[in-house]
Amino acid sequence: MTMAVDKTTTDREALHARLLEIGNQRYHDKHPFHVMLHGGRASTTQVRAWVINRYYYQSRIPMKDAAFLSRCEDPELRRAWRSRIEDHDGGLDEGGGIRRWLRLAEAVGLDPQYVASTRGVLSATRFAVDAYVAFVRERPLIEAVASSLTELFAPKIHSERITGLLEHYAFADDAALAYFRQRLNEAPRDVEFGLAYVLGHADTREKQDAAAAALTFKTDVLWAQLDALYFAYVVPGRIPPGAWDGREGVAREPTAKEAAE
Ligand SMILES: O=C(O)c1cc(C(=O)O)c2c(n1)C(=O)C(=O)c1cc(C(=O)O)[nH]c1-2
Repeated sequence: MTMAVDKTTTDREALHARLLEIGNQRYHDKHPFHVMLHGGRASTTQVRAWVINRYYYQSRIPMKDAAFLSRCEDPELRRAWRSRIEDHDGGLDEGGGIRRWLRLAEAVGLDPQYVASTRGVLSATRFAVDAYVAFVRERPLIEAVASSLTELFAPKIHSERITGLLEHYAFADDAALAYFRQRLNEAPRDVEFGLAYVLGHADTREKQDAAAAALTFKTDVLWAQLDALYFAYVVPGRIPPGAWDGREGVAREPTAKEAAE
């Protein structure tokens, strides 16, 4: 007796496996800058450069989600998506993820106003992040959702980061790292919805390929930011003109413990 195989189920499973494999191969947890950062081998200046540049990514996430919402005709989809903006922007008084990121900036000895100004952000960081916002604004909705699915892999990197930073850096404590702990609560909900949406809507080979390509594009957006950071702040003498010089916006000198790290 031959068993009838539900083609839709196998297609969904195959696409799911394909998306996971893209993360396995290409997610930025494997980038040498992250390996250095999480292993305690980043200098105070390198940690600060990462906080300054990564702020730009954080600042654009709610803008890309607003661009996404502005294109959704389906109220169900808007209702499910809008919590992403609330996560990052938060309420009028308490703020959200962006404010938590600025607490991290303060903890590493930076003036949060300088970080929020985005002066000194590497041009390559801007180009990569702006390309993500444009992608979500312009591409079919299924690709826009698929591009958010790097978050499938984010809880693992956030856990590794919390452990690594607490172990190796004097600035790290629960208040400084609140951003990452909070994401551990938020990301699984977002990704559960996003994954179900993509698997449910990718009903042709073309759409499956487009979803995989969107996720691949997004891994490039993340990887390119770290390449730029590595070249500017790890390779000696390579800070590009106009980028943070290691001094502007510094609110305090490294403590003796930090200087010894
Ligand atoms: O620390 C990280 O490595 C990391 C990665 C990603 C990601 O995979 O895009 C996000 C985040 N963090 C994050 O904190 C976050 O809020 C977030 C939103 C999104 C998105 O594409 O909508 N990605 C990410």
